Amino acid sequence: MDQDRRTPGRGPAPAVLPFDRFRDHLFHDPSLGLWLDVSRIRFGSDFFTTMEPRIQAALAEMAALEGGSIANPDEGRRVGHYWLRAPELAPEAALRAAIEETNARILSFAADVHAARVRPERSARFSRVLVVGIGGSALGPQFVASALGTPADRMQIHFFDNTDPDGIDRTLDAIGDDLGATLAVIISKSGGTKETRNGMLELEAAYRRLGLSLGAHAVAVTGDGSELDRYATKHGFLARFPMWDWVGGRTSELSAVGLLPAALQGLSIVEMLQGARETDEATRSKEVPRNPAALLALAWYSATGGVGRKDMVLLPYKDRLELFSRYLQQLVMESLGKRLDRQGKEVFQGIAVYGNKGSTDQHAYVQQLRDGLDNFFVTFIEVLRDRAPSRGVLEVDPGVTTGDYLDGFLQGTRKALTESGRESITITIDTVDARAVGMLIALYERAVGLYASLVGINAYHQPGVEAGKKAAQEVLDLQAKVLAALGASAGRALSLAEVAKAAGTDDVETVFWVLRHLAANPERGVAREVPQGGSPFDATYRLAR
Ligand SMILES: O=P(O)(O)OC[C@H]1O[C@H](O)[C@H](O)[C@@H](O)[C@@H]1O
Repeated sequence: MDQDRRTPGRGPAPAVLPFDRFRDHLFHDPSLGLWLDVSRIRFGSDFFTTMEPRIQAALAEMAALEGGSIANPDEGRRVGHYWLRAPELAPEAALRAAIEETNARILSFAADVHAARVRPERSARFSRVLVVGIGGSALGPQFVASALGTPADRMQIHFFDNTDPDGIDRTLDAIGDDLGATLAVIISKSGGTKETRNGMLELEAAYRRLGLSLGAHAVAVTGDGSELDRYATKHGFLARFPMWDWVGGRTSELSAVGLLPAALQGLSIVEMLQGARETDEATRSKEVPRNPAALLALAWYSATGGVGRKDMVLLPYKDRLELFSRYLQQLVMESLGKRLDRQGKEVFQGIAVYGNKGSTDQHAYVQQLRDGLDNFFVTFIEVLRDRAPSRGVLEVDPGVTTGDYLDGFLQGTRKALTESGRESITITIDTVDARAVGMLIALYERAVGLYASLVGINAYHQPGVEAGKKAAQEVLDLQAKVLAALGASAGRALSLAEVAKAAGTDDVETVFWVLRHLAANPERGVAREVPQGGSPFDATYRLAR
């Protein structure tokens, strides 16, 4: 039997879709400036009726979550990112006051920095921002900076989003002589993430080389009392902004995590919050055809069978939205990628997300989308406004502009995919501005939450990410023993097996990896010698200093 026919309300692949289907399913909200077309997902005519009780249950769960229920029971936490843009909805007056006070403080701090009332140790004013963070503490600010940033911004922004020393050096080189005029924004909800801590220590060393202190150039965004919070207090950071336990990292862009960097850049955080707030209002609707987040969640359900059978390929035809798919990778995959459902049954859920931008990606992998494995659905994002009107019109062919080409390529690819039976969704927005960015973030936050309810999983925890961190710590602990073993050998070269034995481990493979890495970095002082004609496993190692 055709796999698609096993999914409730699943329709056949029509060769040519009638205009009526497009017209009947097209969502449009003129005040939001949002269109959503799900007509090229192959749901059958009874799909929405069949799913109605389940989507109503999902909407009811979402209403309870917004009302302050413990929506993340595993961590015993409430889920409050919707309150960030509607503080009056916060279940307690103290929470509302905390949100309002923080947003006001972000604006006044940014104004003080811009007016040089808050100044660096030696330079006249701060001219650059360096965000140090990872995951939810970097992806949102990176997406927003790339969507809205211009060379005319109040401050240019840079990122340390990894513990890659070469990446850190490259960013410091880009900042160059301006490091003394750079404001570091260290972001970590938990305050204990090693990549972020390492980036901060590298930065501290870089300031020190200039005779400057990190504290006089840094602010922290973190949970109250965290390791980072204590460090910031001890080292006299310029300011500290809160990160609350009821805001998840992947839904934190509209908290201080995203608002502070954006405000420092000079972007309109008020408009971003407004776009999200209005989208939240629209996506609370119980009328599914009027609710774009419910339509999206149901379209995903139809396309993936509710079991992640298909990947989500994001194709915004707009350079400014190129990082949206990277941002959504965390939001969607960390929220939906779960082994267990809420009853504890093994389900191995998830939807894989990838994509960059059109038409660029048409010249990379669209060949496979059109002709190869049918294991995906595309989400096109169309932006109606081509460019700032002040830039004028250039015809590259008679009556045709570069923007017409971009739109033509989007429509052409959408059509070509339909012809080969591939499914797609299209989101259309007017323009990429702060309001639209807030809208897109809020739209996907809610769609992910509703989809998680439809498939019965907790979208707000991430039990799987700890395993890799723990295993990494074990490698570093073993490395210390390896170095101690080499140090104790009094300059005598040791074989791999001898090092492992002296380090007290049977895990020879990890010892091999550790030694290979150390020996490749001469400044670490581990010399490696491979005998003539021998294999890498015959190498011996000793401390070279
Ligand atoms: O903000 P932090 O506490 O430093 O966390 C950064 C990231 O770390 C973990 O890997 C989590 O899975 C992410 O959800 C989080 O965004």
